[in-house]
Amino acid sequence: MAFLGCIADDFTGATDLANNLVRAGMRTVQVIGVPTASALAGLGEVDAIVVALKSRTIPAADAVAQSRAALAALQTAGCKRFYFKYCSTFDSTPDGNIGPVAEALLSDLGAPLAIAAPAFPATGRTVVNGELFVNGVPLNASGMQHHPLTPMTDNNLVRWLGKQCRGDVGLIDYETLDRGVEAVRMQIANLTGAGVSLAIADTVNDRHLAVLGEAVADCMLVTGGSGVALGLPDPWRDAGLIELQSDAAELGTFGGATAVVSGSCSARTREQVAAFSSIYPALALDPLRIAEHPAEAVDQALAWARPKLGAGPVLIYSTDAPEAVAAAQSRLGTTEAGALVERALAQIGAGLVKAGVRRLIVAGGETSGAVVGALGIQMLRIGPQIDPGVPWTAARWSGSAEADGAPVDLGLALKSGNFGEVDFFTRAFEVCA
Ligand SMILES: Nc1ncnc2c1ncn2[C@@H]1O[C@H](COP(=O)(O)OP(=O)(O)O)[C@@H](O)[C@H]1O
Ligand SMILES: O=C(O)[C@@H](O)C(=O)COP(=O)(O)O
Repeated sequence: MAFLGCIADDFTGATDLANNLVRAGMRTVQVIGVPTASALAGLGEVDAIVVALKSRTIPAADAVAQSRAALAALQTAGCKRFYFKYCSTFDSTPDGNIGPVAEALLSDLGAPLAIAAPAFPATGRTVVNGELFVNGVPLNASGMQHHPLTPMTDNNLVRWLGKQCRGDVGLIDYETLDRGVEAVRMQIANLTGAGVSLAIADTVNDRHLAVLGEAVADCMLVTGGSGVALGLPDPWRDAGLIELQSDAAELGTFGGATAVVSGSCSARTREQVAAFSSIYPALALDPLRIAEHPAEAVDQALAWARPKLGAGPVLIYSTDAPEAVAAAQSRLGTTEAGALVERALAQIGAGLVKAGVRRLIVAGGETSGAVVGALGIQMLRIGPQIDPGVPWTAARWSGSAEADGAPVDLGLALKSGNFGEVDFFTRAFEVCA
């Protein structure tokens, strides 16, 4: 019976969290979409279940409904603690979805307060006095102000989350964290007494993650990025609630061709696309052309890729600069541009796998959700880490015509837009053969 039930608002975020739990010693599986209680019952011996939703940018009421349904399934499966995972760059809008989902989960669990701890110092995300920084740069000057769907125009998370919430939002500042576990617990008690239900937690370094983890180990709900998950397993083990295992499982080998599909437009992904394109074949997609002739755009991309497969990795991308994204959005509409690019990349990802790709990198959280959905994958096993926040995962894919349609193993790396070193797209294939 799993001890920890997690709900992640996108797919790259889910693998990021699962990766940190596995690396901390918890046996973890990632399931795709709201699970049935019976599907969870069949998972066998696991310590944590991560439910990957695609709820970050859907209407808040839908995100709340899906998250509550996932929570109910995890409760039925016997989980004792719960974790709501969102982005380390707090990707959301003034309407949601972090606040509404967190408040609904607190209410269903009958819990008074949860921390909101997005920081992940290993990937350069820190929170100081409630303000989020990416590698020392304020969030709203880091490139995230140009995000196609969730432009982050304010780095004060107390203010930003406050706009999304019915209740009050508080702060656990870094000086309190420096004073240690008891000081944090006292601050949580004070905030709870004052009627606060969500508290942004400062985090400057890994020690703060450990202090936070120990301070909230008894809380029913933790919300945050994946960083704070690193601080939770040890206190749970020390309290005799779980046993910790050795590191991530080996995934074995996959054979077959390799490819990258990228729909992320983050500054980091743009660097990674440029680095890959200087070595291997890469094809750029134009959203306006996709809008005019969607089927042809997909067919042509696959026709371009097929003869190259096997000779080294190929990349197909819609990744573009903020001005180009804004131009496409003003012609097509923001939501429509995102959805049609996601649909095309999903069909291309599935088409590449049908054509023999067995290790596929997908860049972008929404894009990953679309590709994994098109492949009909239900579950991911977590394997070796490529860079902080991004592991290789293994999936069983049932759409194959090979071996009488028997499922084949597929290596998938779902890369957050902001994660990974510049050479990620090439080096990843050396980590997992
Ligand atoms: N050239 C483009 N013009 C407009 N929107 C785009 C373009 N390329 C990608 N998109 C959309 O931008 C969004 C990127 O989000 P996502 O995949 O989550 O990336 P990230 O991980 O960087 O947030 C997706 O909805 C995608 O379809
Ligand atoms: O916490 C993070 O930064 C990631 O786990 C994450 O949520 C990724 O989201 P995208 O940047 O949209 O891929």
